Amino acid sequence: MTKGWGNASKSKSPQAWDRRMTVPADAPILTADAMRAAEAACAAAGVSLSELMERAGAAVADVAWRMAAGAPVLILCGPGNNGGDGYVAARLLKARGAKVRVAALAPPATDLARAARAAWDGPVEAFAPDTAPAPLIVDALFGVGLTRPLSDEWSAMLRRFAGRRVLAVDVPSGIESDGLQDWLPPLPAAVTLALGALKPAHLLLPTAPACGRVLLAPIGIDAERRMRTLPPLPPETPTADAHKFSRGMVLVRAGPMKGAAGLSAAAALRAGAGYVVLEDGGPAPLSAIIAEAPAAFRARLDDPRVGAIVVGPGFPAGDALAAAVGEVLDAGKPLVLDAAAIGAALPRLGKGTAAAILTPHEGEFARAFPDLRGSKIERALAAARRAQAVVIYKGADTVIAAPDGRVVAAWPGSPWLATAGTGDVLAGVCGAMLARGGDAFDAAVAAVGWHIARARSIGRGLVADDLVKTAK
Ligand SMILES: NC(=O)C1=CN([C@@H]2O[C@H](COP(=O)(O)OP(=O)(O)OC[C@H]3O[C@@H](n4cnc5c(N)ncnc54)[C@H](OP(=O)(O)O)[C@@H]3O)[C@@H](O)[C@H]2O)[C@@H](O)CC1
Ligand SMILES: [K+]
Repeated sequence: MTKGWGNASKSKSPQAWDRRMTVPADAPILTADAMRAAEAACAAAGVSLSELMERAGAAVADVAWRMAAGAPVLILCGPGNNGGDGYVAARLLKARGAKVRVAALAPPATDLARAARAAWDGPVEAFAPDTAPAPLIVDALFGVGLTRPLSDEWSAMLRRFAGRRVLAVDVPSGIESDGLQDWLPPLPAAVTLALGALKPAHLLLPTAPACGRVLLAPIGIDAERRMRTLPPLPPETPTADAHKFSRGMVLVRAGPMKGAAGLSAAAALRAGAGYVVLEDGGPAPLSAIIAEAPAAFRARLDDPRVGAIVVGPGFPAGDALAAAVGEVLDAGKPLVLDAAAIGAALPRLGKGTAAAILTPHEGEFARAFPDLRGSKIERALAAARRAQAVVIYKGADTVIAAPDGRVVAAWPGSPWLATAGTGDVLAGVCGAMLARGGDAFDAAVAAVGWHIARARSIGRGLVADDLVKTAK
């Protein structure tokens, strides 16, 4: 029933996997409203809401059983259906022979939660400041129905359990699930069991780390897949008849800081482009990069074999950048626009220009789209629609958005990517993926996946050059 458990149950030390932050790959993400719509569609298709709650509670019981490993469990139940899931889990855990206590914050307030409470035949304690803890705490207080921050009193009651192993039902209580608020939960979870779909808050800062390891219980909801987590990297073997131009030709326009463009060019080669030309390069990290003087490079802009042009790395705002961006836009080739090139290109994007991927980090995004509000997912989507381009809104919680509404959230990336030059590498990888032809959003998703996978494989001590220096 539960996806994403992976090797956790095989781990010898529970503490070891408690610290891992992972999310299931290619999993659907739904807002609270979309969740309610999916729930209603289920009901219309003949699956009752009590059946959905039974499935949710069974998934909670299944994970809690494994996490408790025979130790006593305390289930904290809230007034809504999140609490209802808790009562169902309590009943099923008890039937399996687990030692379970239930503590309620308030009486059940929905028909479903009342029915789940009635079916639990054990005692219900009042959740109070002196409630005794247990080795495993199941947090079923509030889920997607949370409408305001938790009171100080309840927060303090939850904080008393800090350091215990915590399984959060759907979201850790206190988190606003759409990622619109930065409310942090008083009791972070080791494991969060997302019901039906992941929620934006599982994947966005500052809330994502408090969710710990996120698992998905599908529970039979037909969740649309417009928004999802990062899919696994597709296999990358070139076709048997490949030649350097068929694998994609990438041009990288250099600015005054030549090392940055060199990194982009090397990254494009390493990510599979067959032929990479760097304008006016300084010392390039790989000798397979074709370095050309500006006049020869400009002549390349009309070459029909060019699959993508990268501009922006190491190129601060100014007249020279504006001219360079103008030239590459005129060339009509797919583009990767990074850093100040984003703002320089924005007025012309979407007006008959070719496909583009924009790769802003937080500061660049704020400069290019200062008026956008909402969650990081909503802002990325609004930017993509406005620019009529794919946006990779970078950060530890990178979000990729397309003008047609597709979104991929790439949490958790690799913290080792938080170092100079990794953004230049990503721009080059985007160039390689875009130069293969095909959909720009898919290219951006593949580039982010490549970047993260490469960083994870290097890990400790990573510098940007390591991402491009060797094939392994
Ligand atoms: N969708 C699905 O498919 C399925 C959903 N399922 C489950 O249902 C969960 C959603 O349930 P839900 O909508 O009943 O909301 P929930 O999170 O329990 O809380 C609502 C209650 O809390 C109250 N309240 C809110 N904030 C508060 C605060 N700060 N402090 C105090 N009170 C506060 C609020 O009261 P009010 O705001 O009206 O005053 C209301 O009484 C979902 O996360 C999942 O676990 C599964 O069972 C099966 C399939
Ligand atoms: K919860």
